[in-house]
Amino acid sequence: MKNARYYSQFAQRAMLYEAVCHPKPGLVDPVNSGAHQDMDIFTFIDSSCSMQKEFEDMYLAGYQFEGNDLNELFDSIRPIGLKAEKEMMQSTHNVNTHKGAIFSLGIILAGLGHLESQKKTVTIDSLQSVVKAMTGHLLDDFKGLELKTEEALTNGEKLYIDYGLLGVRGEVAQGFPTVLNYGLPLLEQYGACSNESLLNVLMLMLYYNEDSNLIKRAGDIKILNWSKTIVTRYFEKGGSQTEEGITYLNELNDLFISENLSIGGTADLLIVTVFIFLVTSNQKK
Ligand SMILES: CC(C)(COP(=O)(O)OP(=O)(O)OC[C@H]1O[C@@H](n2cnc3c(N)ncnc32)[C@H](O[C@H]2O[C@H](COP(=O)(O)OP(=O)(O)OP(=O)(O)O)[C@@H](O)[C@H]2O)[C@@H]1O)[C@@H](O)C(=O)NCCC(=O)NCCS
Ligand SMILES: Nc1ncnc2[nH]cnc12
Repeated sequence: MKNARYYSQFAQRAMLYEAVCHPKPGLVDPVNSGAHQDMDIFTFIDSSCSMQKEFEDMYLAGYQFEGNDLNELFDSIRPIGLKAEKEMMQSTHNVNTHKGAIFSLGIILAGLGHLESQKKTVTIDSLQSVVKAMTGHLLDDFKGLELKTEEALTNGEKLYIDYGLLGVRGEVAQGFPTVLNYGLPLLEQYGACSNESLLNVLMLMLYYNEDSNLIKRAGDIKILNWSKTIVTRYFEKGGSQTEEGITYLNELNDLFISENLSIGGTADLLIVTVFIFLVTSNQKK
């Protein structure tokens, strides 16, 4: 049997792999902080190392779950997720580095624990099924938002009210379509995590993702059309395998900094992609 530590260290590695990847438009990397003046690479190292205990607890919650309705498993891990968010915020002096990543990784870890306890093989399909079964009522989060004050609403909730966007909850409740249909197949083609492969996976997912961080920073949902055009141009230039592609990423980083734009939600999806890749590619070992 694989154990909680075995899986949680993949989660930590996935967060660190994403953080060190360079150059990323608007995001923190080891060379600069992108459009995030309040964080740097050390903030990301601290954050990535702050929530190991909660990740293990989420896996164990899944492993020990004995009910039939997996929505109850999800409900049982929400307090652990909140504790992980608290640990993260303490480690970063109150900057949000990994909120979306904690949410997604936590749910997958609980799902992995459940699959292991049921002696089910961990595959992309079994993982997607268990995540969907756990999060069947996740979108109920959006019910009753009108009762919240403006200040109490999260950015994701505001975007749901204004545009019907589902944000990170939609990605999870639909079983990670952006990750499993686009990010992971591309990473599997490369067969390994490298700076080159991860940059291309990030940019490909940017094309498909409705990144609530990007929309908030731009203050305009039309930014999603623009993000598609920059991804297309990036791959036309040959992506991370060409000097032209890398030069373009550096130019985009400058532009994102000057316009205060970021793709934090897509960075979180890169973390999820790397995590699932590490889990599934190490299954047979
Ligand atoms: C469900 C929750 C995660 C809350 O979600 P909600 O959407 O309501 O709240 P947000 O505060 O908007 O956070 C969502 C985070 O998810 C990331 N994200 C955004 N879009 C997507 C997407 N399409 N797919 C996947 N992930 C996405 C995003 O994270 C990145 O953005 C960070 C910075 O964002 P922000 O704090 O807004 O800050 P800045 O613009 O940089 O700052 P300012 O300039 O404004 O100061 C970045 O670092 C990335 O991490 C969003 O942040 C949830 O909180 C919840 O329910 N939690 C309870 C715990 C729980 O239930 N857990 C379940 C078990 S683990
Ligand atoms: N490298 C990064 N920079 C900014 N926000 C992020 N969220 C996740 N990874 C990030």
